[in-house]
Amino acid sequence: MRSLMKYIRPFFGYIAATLSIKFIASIVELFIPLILATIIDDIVPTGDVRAIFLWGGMMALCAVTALVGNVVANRMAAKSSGSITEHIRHDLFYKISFLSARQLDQFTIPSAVSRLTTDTYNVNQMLARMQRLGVRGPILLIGGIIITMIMDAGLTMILLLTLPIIAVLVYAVTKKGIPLYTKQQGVLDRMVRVVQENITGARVIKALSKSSYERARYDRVNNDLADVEQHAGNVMAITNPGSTLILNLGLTLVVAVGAFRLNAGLTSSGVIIAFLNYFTIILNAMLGITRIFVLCSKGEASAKRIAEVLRTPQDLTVEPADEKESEVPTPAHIVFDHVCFSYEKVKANVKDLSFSLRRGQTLGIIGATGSGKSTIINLLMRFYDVDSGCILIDGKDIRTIEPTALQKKFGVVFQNDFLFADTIEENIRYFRALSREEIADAAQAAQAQEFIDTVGMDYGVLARGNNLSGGQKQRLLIARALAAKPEILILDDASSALDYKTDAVLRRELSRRHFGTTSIIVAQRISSIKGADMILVLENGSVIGCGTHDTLMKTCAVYQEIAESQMGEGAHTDA
Ligand SMILES: Nc1ncnc2c1ncn2[C@@H]1O[C@H](COP(=O)(O)OP(=O)(O)OP(=O)(O)O)[C@@H](O)[C@H]1O
Repeated sequence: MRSLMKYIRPFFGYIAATLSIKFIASIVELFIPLILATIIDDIVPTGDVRAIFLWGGMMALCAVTALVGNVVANRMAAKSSGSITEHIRHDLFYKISFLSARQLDQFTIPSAVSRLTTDTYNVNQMLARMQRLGVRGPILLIGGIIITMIMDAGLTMILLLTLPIIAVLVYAVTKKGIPLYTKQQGVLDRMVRVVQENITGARVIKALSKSSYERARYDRVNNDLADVEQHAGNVMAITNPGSTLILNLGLTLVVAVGAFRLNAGLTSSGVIIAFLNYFTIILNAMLGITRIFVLCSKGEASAKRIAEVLRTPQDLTVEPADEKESEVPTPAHIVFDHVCFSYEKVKANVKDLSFSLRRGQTLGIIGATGSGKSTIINLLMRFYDVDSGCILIDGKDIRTIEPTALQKKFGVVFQNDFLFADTIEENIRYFRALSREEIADAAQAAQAQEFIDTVGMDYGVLARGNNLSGGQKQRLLIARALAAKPEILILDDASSALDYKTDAVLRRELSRRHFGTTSIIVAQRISSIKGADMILVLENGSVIGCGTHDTLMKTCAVYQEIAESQMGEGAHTDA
């Protein structure tokens, strides 16, 4: 909770006002049974109707004041806790969006999602409840005890004996509850992951007839969640009934002793009625306080999970230019200089990679699945930092370039890239200040114009482009990458769904319209990279061949084999 204090501090004044209103409303509420006792014992016996109305009016006024005060304070509590949570969610979202890919791999995306949703909700509930009951509970509890003590100390002692037992019970249960709620959040993360995978992979699951397997997987995590929820619920469930039982036993004792004292003329019926009211108030206050403890257990566990992300130091910092900047001016646009990298620091995923590309040149990358093609893109875009060696753009180490300036250089289509539930036009524009002409131009270059002409730019694309064919999706994604006229164009397996003819026209259009753009094309098809200025052939993270298509056909047996298997004799003709 201390870690979230910086979010609460700006609202101290507002929260103080809320608590003051709660304080006044609770004090006023405390007087209602006392007035009732006075009416029964002192006013009614006089038969003075005017006095009865006057005291009755006072009682009603106290009730209305307490009601209005409580409603206003509850609204204020909802407002401040809502605003505090909004700020926490804002910072958490920003922090998550700035986490490096490696850090996100560690937290996992489902966990990031549940920290942003369930955990912030738990913190919200804790803050709201603490304001609603944090003052009201203790005031009603302590105030009730003081008043009953003044009215009849003997009877109050019976009640007081029960309270330490309840306090010990609440403390013990809460101490056990916090780790259980942390565990519950962990299982919830797993549940989010399974649901996410099921929804995004719905078609694959059906196609592979794995629906029953997935249902069983979901049932398992659902059962785990139910178990841990039940366990936490079982532990926490002792508090309310336990407190109620202890208090009710005390209350029964009070009624019995009260009856004797009434018969003996030691107390009045008004006092007994007021006592019963106060005991109900005290009981509710005590239960309210235990409820705060339960919510605080959850909120505290969630606050810790949120703070864990917020405290995570920035992984990919911008380093001072003079330390890394190349001292020799270079005509090269992109340079990989002896780059080594491993995701898990166990086995190298890219080994001693070096190449250099001039502005406007095209690099093709080919290799077996898992050979490290996308990893090169991940490193160039600085999703991960290299372990050794360096990557330069225009002679500058990418670690010295501001992330936004670096990202602006790229137009990129990733494998299985994302389309949003919006119009075709907005999917290409993607919140950038681009004119309709620029969008149409990009669509034309991406060979998407023909299909867009048939449906219109305002056609509503479904989330993930589910109402488009694979080829149509790829064309829109390529148009999106081209629209801002990037300095570096990256197409990671981006034309695999295009027919050979469209792929060829696309490549021709790219070299014609985007003449100065340096392109990196990751492909499985030789035809997509055949015309590239340089082709890298990868195997297990190492370059086993480098050169033009013609050179590789002579020097790299693996490349030759792939080319011949895909193109037959055509592999030997000029690009
Ligand atoms: N986030 C990650 N964490 C750990 N290992 C990873 C991660 N991403 C990729 N890898 C591993 O790194 C290796 C290279 O992966 P990469 O995605 O670069 O392959 P690729 O050549 O692009 O494959 P494909 O053609 O199938 O897309 C693989 O062994 C893969 O398992």
